[in-house]
Amino acid sequence: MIRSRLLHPRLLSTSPSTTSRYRLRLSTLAFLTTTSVLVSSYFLWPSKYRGSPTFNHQPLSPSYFIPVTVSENSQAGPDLAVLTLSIPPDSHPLDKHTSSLDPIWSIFIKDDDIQVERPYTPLFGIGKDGVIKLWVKRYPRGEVGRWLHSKQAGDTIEIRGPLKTFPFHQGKWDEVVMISGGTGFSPFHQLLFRQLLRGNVAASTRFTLLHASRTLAELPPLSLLQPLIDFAVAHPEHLRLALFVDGASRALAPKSIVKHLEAGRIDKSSIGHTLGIPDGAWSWSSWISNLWTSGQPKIGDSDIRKKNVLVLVCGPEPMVATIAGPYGRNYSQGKVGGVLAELGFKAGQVWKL
Ligand SMILES: Cc1cc2nc3c(=O)[nH]c(=O)nc-3n(C[C@H](O)[C@H](O)[C@H](O)COP(=O)(O)OP(=O)(O)OC[C@H]3O[C@@H](n4cnc5c(N)ncnc54)[C@H](O)[C@@H]3O)c2cc1C
Repeated sequence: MIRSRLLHPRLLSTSPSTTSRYRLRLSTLAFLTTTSVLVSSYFLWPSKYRGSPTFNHQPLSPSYFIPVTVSENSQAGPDLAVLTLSIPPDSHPLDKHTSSLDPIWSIFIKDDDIQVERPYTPLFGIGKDGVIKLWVKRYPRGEVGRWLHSKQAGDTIEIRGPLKTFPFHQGKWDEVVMISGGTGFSPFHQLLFRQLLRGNVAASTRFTLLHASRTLAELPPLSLLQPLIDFAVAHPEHLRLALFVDGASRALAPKSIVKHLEAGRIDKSSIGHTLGIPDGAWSWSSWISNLWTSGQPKIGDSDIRKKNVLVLVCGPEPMVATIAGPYGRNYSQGKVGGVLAELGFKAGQVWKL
């Protein structure tokens, strides 16, 4: 019965053009079936890592992995480590002056055990000697963080990059505000190190860093913080720095950071206070002072929100959502929300890393 139904059209079709059209359709169908089987098996068949390949003796590149040596793994807080990676001389980037190495960029590290890759941010960019330093957090069930913490001096891992996290253009902004939590500090350290500490800053730009860690021990290592603190003290017109620690006791904090330490989290009032944004509360004294100063330059003239300002936010997702509003679909920027929206910052002024 089935057979006769399948054969039926064929028996009826007598003209040659109908036969060739039928053959064409059949071969198209066969081609599409084969292609879709091949494509789906490529994605679904359980097999080895199918991402970028690995090449030895090739320059660092975003499109393939190169092997590098872990030259040091030192503990830098609870569940925190600073990893030093050495890129072999024949894999040093070919053009060190390329804009791809301008801040802010990251690298992908491949976990060989489970064949996945995760991005990490070189704290200083890449040194002349091909050295990269990373500040890496280990989460209790986090795969790559735990794997990286287990690496010892002499081990080999695979990296690819640089991949741009945010294209910073020198001289484009008058005010650059950075708000970070945990290892979200790393991209801002890279930016400040390359721009400020190496003297590349435009005279008109002022940076402000508000960083939060859960405990004093989880603050970025002092070796990273101290040069920033020293710079902020010497050049307050170029760098303001505020460190926030939940329930921090100043008595236990290292002496050099006490002046910059606040107890608690980064919130609306601490951002407003650090950036000199008036809280908008009405009072008789401000009303009288406004009357008195009418006709003279207003406080709004120095209002950071009316300047050429960029606010960068980087940290755990709940923190980013609270400060700047949640990410959109597929980690797109989404709307400016949270505390920054309440403070009057607009789209185009805020970027979630
Ligand atoms: C551009 C970019 C740069 C980055 N740079 C750094 C860096 O310099 N140093 C660094 O340590 N990390 C950095 N990260 C984060 C890093 O890529 C990984 O997401 C992180 O290390 C967790 O990966 P994992 O494989 O260890 O954990 P996963 O296996 O992905 O996650 C396992 C568990 O850990 C939890 N978890 C994962 N990430 C977080 C988080 N951020 N906060 C709270 N819980 C979390 C998950 O909820 C889950 O329960 C960066 C991320 C991006 C996008």
